[in-house]
Amino acid sequence: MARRPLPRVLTDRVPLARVAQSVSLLRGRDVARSAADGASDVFHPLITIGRGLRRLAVAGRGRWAETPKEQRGPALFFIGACVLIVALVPYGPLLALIATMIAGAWAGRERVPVETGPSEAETERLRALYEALVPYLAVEGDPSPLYAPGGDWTAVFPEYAFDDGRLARLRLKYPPYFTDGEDQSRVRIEQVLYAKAGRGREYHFAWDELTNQLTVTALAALPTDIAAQRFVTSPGETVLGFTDADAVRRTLPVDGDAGTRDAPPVVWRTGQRSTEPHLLAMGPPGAGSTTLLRSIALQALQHGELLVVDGGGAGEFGCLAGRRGVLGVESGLAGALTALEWAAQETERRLVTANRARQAGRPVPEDVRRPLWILVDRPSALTHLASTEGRDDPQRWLQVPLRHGRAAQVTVVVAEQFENAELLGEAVRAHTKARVVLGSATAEEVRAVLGAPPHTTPTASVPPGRGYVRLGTAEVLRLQVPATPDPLDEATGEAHRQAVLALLPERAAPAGEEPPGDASAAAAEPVGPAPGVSIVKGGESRAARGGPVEALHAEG
Ligand SMILES: Nc1ncnc2c1ncn2[C@@H]1O[C@H](COP(=O)(O)OP(=O)(O)OP(=O)(O)O)[C@@H](O)[C@H]1O
Repeated sequence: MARRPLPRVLTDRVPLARVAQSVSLLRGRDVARSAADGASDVFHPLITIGRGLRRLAVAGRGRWAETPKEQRGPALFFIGACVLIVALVPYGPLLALIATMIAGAWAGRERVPVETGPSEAETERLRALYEALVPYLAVEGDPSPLYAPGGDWTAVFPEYAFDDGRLARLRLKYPPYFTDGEDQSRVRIEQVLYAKAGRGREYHFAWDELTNQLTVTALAALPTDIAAQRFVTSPGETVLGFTDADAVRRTLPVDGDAGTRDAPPVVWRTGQRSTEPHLLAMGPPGAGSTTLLRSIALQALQHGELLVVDGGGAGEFGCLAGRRGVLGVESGLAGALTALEWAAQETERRLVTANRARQAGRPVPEDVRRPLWILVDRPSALTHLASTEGRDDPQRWLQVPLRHGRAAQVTVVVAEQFENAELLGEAVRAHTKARVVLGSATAEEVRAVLGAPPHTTPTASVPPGRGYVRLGTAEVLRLQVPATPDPLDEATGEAHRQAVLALLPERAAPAGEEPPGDASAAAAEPVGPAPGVSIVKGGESRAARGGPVEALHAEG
């Protein structure tokens, strides 16, 4: 069999020798490099100390040159005295040597240069921001304008911070003639800053009219891990949700994904001393207003009684039906009308009873002091139904609880969708001073509901239950409602289901019996008579119990 020739590279002697030569050359270089590395490791402390001593010597020479001639004599004398002392003290020279080495090592350490000032990209960003503000903050004829095309941005941005190249904080000065008291002027500036600072983040705008400065701060998203639980509050306090730590002065211990922590709550106070005794929540469909009502209901049942009118009619309050303290859960028009009519009369009865007790010098009876909550979800659906059937608008019966509920410990909470806002009754609009907007909403929508625009820009993604709240004339706050899903909904996770079930009061009716006012019952069923409460018709009750006019005069 013929042998195959070896490859040329293996037979050719000259290239082989060259390969061997280059291999030994490479190995030699490696050895030299590792020896140099080893030497530099060994001598590194000495090099550092040497560098330090040199720096100290240079610094000493500089100080000596700066010392005035007449002070050099005393300085020399002082140094000489020190040297003498060191020489006379036991181990003095040795200690002095060690101290010198330490000082040399400290002075000779490698210092990482600290980067100061913004990077090139950040400078460009700040300059672009400045130029974008010029048309809004420059006025012709200003002798020393803060803002001018091509002007000095460093003079108007005294403080700024970036994280990952994105603006995290900016303080800017604006001219005194800028109309910072007008919402429209502010909104224009906020929109420019939001567009230029980088969309996709929430920014908070703090206007300081006294010093003509605006501080823009990027906000972290509100945590969404707080679910329904027993909050540590006093009677008359309801946690609507949680907000920014610097927006409220209080914190509550809450259980979240990472264990127990303190979170800043938005606490709504109801009852006789409340300045905003009723609440209206609005938002687009699916924003979480039913969940807010459910969360309020679970807290209200701790100290009071509850009547629920579910205009949506999807049975989302079914878990409350038949529970102790729940007077009824109505979703049909007939049932809602009966229940709300009863609520109006109950408000009147409470006013009369409380008034009589006060006039007689007796304490107000317990059944009048016990808070009564009327939760109405999507009343517009029932209003619409009533108008097509030619019946009474159920919202009509909300007037008395809304007008006089505060004195009678009656609180009304209404949730409605934006698109049906015009179907809300006048009394609901006028008497609900605590306001919540949930879901994605424009600044105009937020302003229309809360009476003031939010001080933050819209979020890129709005989780359910996220929105804004305003209690009376207070500041608009960001809000995240605790997750309180319907435990009867199959889509609800087990942990949340258990959390809600644990907060429900025990059933009022014996097991197996259909509880009164069950949402799953026929729509036209009237509200079930609650323990100790009977539903009476308007005329009779007024005649029998003193009448609303007398009661209102007495209260007023
Ligand atoms: N605060 C929240 N945390 C977590 N999930 C929430 C929260 N609020 C609402 N959700 C979820 O969002 C969905 C819609 O909520 P919900 O039914 O309360 O909204 P809605 O505004 O009442 O809508 P609709 O009017 O269509 O019923 C539900 O799946 C609910 O579990």
